[in-house]
Amino acid sequence: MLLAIDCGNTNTVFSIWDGEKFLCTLRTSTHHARTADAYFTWFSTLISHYGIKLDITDVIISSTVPRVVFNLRVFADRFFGCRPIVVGKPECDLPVAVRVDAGTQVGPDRLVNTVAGYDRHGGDLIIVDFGTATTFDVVDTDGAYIGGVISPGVNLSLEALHQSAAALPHIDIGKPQKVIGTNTFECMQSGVFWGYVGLVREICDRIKAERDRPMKVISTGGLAPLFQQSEALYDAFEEDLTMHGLTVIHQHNKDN
Ligand SMILES: Nc1ncnc2c1ncn2[C@@H]1O[C@H](COP(=O)(O)OP(=O)(O)O)[C@@H](O)[C@H]1O
Ligand SMILES: CC(C)(COP(=O)(O)O)[C@@H](O)C(=O)NCCC(=O)O
Ligand SMILES: [K+]
Repeated sequence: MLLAIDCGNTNTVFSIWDGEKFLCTLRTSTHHARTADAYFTWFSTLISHYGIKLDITDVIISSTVPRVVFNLRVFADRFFGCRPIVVGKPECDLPVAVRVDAGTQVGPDRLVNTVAGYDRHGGDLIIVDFGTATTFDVVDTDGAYIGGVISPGVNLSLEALHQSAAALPHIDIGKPQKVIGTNTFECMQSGVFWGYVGLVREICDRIKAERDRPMKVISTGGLAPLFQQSEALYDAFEEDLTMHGLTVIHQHNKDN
């Protein structure tokens, strides 16, 4: 069975793929100092809680945080006796092309999303991922990653207001009923929520205009459903998009 690990700047997600379906999805905070032994203690406890047999033969990792990869490699080697495929490393072949400026580093999560989106929908896509940052990945007709947009994440924007302004509290995002807030909480939620609706709409419209063709918009990430409500910002929301991409890349590397 395949263990797919998607490490973002905030959360690290582990999923077990049996070749047909994901048996479980486990989430922990991303922390570069977490050791291989600590990963295993946490992982094996949850696996036995869900009654899953520990039968991992392959591991694939995508990490936006380079420092965590070392301990994840040790984890794969020590407990499953395998050498993981790490997306973005030369030994990992991608089933799609990457057409960006020479020497630039593309976040591996964005490459994985591109592969997943192309596998499920074909080309001409915009993939919006609501993570620590909100990224827009543009997928060409032939499935190539051709660049995109990086915006501050929803929670990052709220946290920045709180950190930089003495009178602004820490608040959680939600959908406000109206735009004009009548207290600090409502004003902050309105600014970030409706600001984000505008941001997503404007960026997608401009990408489509720049490309001069219709494009399908796919969203993923924990906060994507909140922004879908009645706003019709995207054509589809796919919670497991990044994990699906990891299984496709793994299969591609096994086959080649
Ligand atoms: N279902 C959810 N509801 C509310 N907040 C969420 C949800 N899922 C994730 N978040 C928050 O959204 C932000 C991005 O999370 P995540 O998608 O895991 O980011 P990353 O992939 O960058 O680690 C984090 O601040 C996280 O706490
Ligand atoms: C833009 C990102 C920080 C998003 O990371 P995430 O929100 O998933 O943690 C990550 O994809 C990254 O570090 N990218 C490198 C630069 C680039 O993709 O162009
Ligand atoms: K992400």
